[in-house]
This record gives sequence, structure tokens and C-alpha cells, in this order.
Amino acid sequence: MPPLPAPRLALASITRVYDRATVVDDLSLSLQEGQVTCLLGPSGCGKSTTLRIAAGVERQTAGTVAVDGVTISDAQRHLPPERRSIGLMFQDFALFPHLDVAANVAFGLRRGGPRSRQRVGELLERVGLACFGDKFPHQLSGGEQQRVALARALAPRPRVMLMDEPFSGLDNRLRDGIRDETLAILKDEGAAVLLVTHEPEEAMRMADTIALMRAGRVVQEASPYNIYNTPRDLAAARFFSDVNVIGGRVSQGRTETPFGPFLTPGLEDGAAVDIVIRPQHLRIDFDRAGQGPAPTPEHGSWARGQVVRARFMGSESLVELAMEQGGMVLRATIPGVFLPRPGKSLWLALRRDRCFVFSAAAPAATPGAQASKN
Ligand SMILES: Nc1ncnc2c1ncn2[C@@H]1O[C@H](COP(=O)(O)OP(=O)(O)OP(=O)(O)O)[C@@H](O)[C@H]1O
Repeated sequence: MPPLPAPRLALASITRVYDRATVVDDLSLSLQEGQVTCLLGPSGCGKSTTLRIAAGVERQTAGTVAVDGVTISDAQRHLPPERRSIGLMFQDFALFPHLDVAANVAFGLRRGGPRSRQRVGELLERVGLACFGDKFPHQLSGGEQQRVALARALAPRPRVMLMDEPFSGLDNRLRDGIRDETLAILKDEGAAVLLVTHEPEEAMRMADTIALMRAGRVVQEASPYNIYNTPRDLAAARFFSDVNVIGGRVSQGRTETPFGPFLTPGLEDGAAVDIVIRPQHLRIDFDRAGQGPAPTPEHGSWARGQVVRARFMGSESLVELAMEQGGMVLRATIPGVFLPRPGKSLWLALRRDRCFVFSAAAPAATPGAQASKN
């Protein structure tokens, strides 16, 4: 088999320390040609610092940056941003106000001439601004400015595109369309893309791979599907959506809950366990003279609760129920045609295949623990 090509962009053991605070901590990441990776995480976790180090506008305390297998920054050398074959796009677009659109796009091209004009024309056409070449940035809407910034960053055909929250300045109504268009253009151009965002929906929509960051580290790296469906700990599950957490303690490899026992092998007796489920994976049924549905392998046992609050959200309703057993309040989403009154008794069950079981003491210790079938 031929050897795999070197990654387009490789960050190896990157660390950045400011005033004794480690804000990027031994982070490694590699991106192949045409791959879109989203650095996702809460504010202050080190996403932008990582991107700035890849760009070369900031230097790491330790570690190496390589493009196509060539080290461009380590303890000895540090190639400046303009020599890295990297395109940059930041939140504020930073267009040059005194240059028209065509000149803004041409800015990163070394030479002028017909080939440069052709590339500018081709890109303006591609971003839907073919007739905008002689306009100035202040004459453009936010969405148009974003597209000019994209065309400018792509003009020199960078091998890597680095984007820091590039859509956050845009109106909500525009954002989805522009994201999709931008993604299509980036895929056509074939650059490896590293995009910073703190919005899970944006990462799910854009990324081939999501690198979830926390406190300067990548804690999980996977496709949107895998990271959503197999989060490595409670914090990772919570980052993508609201979750219910049902606490319990292990006894002889099982954890009892109001919904029946869960298998929690490999944990000591007395260990605290969180059983985690998203609101859309609870099932609701009516109370029939004090009885609920019979247990099934899919749902385990049903447990009764009273509606505390129900909110109509359009296509679905969010219902909060105080459970009779265990005293917890759980949230379930159900089709919006149903809006139960507070105080109503309903039965709840958990889709067992959608439950995550985590050790409460040590995050990420037991993502593989299995739900029992009854
Ligand atoms: N030049 C600097 N000097 C000192 N500390 C800094 C500097 N730049 C960033 N930091 C700190 O490093 C940490 C990480 O910052 P960074 O901007 O990388 O986070 P982020 O994940 O991109 O956050 P956000 O989503 O809010 O932009 C923060 O605590 C920040 O205050």
C-alpha cells in the first residue's frame, strides 16, 4: 500500500502558557486535504489561541506546527503567517475600507495581471457577487462582506483555511444559507479547514470532524454523528443538548433506578453513576387507573410522575415531570399537539439504547457501560 500523505495541517503537542497559566495544553490535531474540522468548546477553553498558533500570529510555548509534512514552527523556526499557505478568516471580516471589493479579493495575490483578474472574477462569481467588484465595503451588507472576506482568503488557493467564528456577526436568518454556501465553496477548493466555534449546531452542520476542547485540551475528536451519539462524559453530552441525569449507586454490577436496573459492570459497589438521557428520548404514556404500560426490553420499566410545567414550543412541547420515586424532575419533549396540564399524572420510560452511563466520580471512565434490558 502507498504511504498515507502527510496531513495538510498537523499540530503536535502544542502548549501555550501565558503568565504561568496553561491555556493550550499538549494539544495534537491533524487535518487532511478537504477535511473540515471544528474546534468546539466553551468560552476561554483555548480555541482561538490554538488557531492563532496555527496561523503563526502567535507562537506556542512548546510543540510543532507542520503543513504537508514540513515543519513551519517549532522551538527553532517560526515561519510568518504570510509564508504559511494559510488563509485566515476572522469574525470581523477585516476588509480594507479604502479598497473596492475586487482589490480586497486581489490583495493576497502576489502578482496582478490577467490571471489575477481571472481568479478574482471567478471567486466573486462563486460567492454570488459577480457585479460587486467596484463597490466598497461600507456599501455591502454583513452577509456580502462575509462573502468578500471568504473570496479574499481563498484567492491565493491556501492549503489550509483557518476560520474563527466567521459567521457570528451575521443575522440569524442569513446565517444558515451562508454557512451552507461557504461549506460548498470550501469543499470545492479542497483546502483543509480548521474552524473555531462555540456553537454545537454550527459544528454539527459544518464539520467532518469535531474536536471538542476543554481547558486547553481536546477531550474528544469524532464525526458529528459519533460525538453526539457516544459522548465520552456527561459534560460532552451536555455540551450538545439539554440532558436528564438520573443518579444512582452501583450494587453488584447493577444500578437501580425508578426505571428498573441498569447494568454497570466494572464499577465497585457504592460507586456513584449518572444515567444520562436527552429529553427527546423519553417516552410518555397515560395513566390508566393508576397503571402504566408493561415493561419492554426497549424501554425497561415505566415510572409515574406529575407534570410540573409544560411549554409549547411549536413542533414540540417540553414537559417537566416530578417523579414519584426518587424525587427528581425530568424533562421530556413530545409532539407539540399535546400540552398536558400541571398536576396531571403521566408515565415515563427511557429509551434504553439512548441512555449513556457514566461514572459520576471520574468523568469518562465508563462510556461503554451498558443499559440492562429490563
Ligand atoms: N494574550 C493573552 N494574554 C494572556 N491571556 C490570554 C491571552 N490570550 C488569551 N488569553 C487567555 O487564554 C484563555 C484562552 O483564550 P482563547 O481566546 O483561546 O479562548 P476561546 O476558547 O477562543 O474563547 P472564546 O470562545 O471566548 O473566544 C483565556 O482564559 C484567555 O483569557
